Amino acid sequence: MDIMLATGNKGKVRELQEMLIPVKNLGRIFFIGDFPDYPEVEETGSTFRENALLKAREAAARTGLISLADDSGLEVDALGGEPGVRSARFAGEPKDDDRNIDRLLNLLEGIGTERRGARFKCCLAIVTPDGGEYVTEGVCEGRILSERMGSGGFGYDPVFYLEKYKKTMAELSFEEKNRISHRAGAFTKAVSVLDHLAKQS
Ligand SMILES: O=c1nc[nH]c2c1ncn2[C@H]1C[C@H](O)[C@@H](COP(=O)(O)OP(=O)(O)OP(=O)(O)O)O1
Ligand SMILES: [Mg+2]
Repeated sequence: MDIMLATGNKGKVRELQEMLIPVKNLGRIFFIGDFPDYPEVEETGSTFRENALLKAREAAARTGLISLADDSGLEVDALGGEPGVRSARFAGEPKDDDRNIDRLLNLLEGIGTERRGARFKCCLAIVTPDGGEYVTEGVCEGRILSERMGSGGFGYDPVFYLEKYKKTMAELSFEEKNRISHRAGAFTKAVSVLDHLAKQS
């Protein structure tokens, strides 16, 4: 079974590619770059779930392949759950991880440790060309530091601290992040869907 990875985010591509390795009966993985003029799908949904579905539906319709899309982001308690679905463009256009972190740290300036709770959420949508739709979710709890630590990962990883590991997400190894992240949580639940689809094809 071939699959289309419907994300323009290189960090996600790397992680999802790694998670797909153990999936049985997987054929070729296609990427947005394999399709000239692939559009950036507007994320008009108000939830991760809606946006993941928008991206996966567009990919399945364009490519005729079983398509996997990821919509994810950061919810910060002290900001009432912001940036949430707006995480990628928190500091405006064009989307920029470094400016997003700067904005987040500025907004949280002066806020104490106990009020810096946050979580990463990931919604994975799998859409088949004949209209089958499957969605899974994963969550990872942590808190926002007041400065960056570590150079791994992408996005908000350098400021997202995991109490259990006493490290930021950016200080974990690639393998560790891929075992414990919100994306890993959502992907683990999607494996049975992928197995099921592979058997059908
Ligand atoms: O593991 C993660 N570690 C750190 N930050 C993360 C992670 N996962 C999502 N994030 C942040 C990055 C971005 O600010 C937003 C995702 O936005 P989101 O629209 O889903 O992705 P995107 O626009 O980069 O690529 P695409 O829509 O093509 O999949 O949440
Ligand atoms: Mg996006």
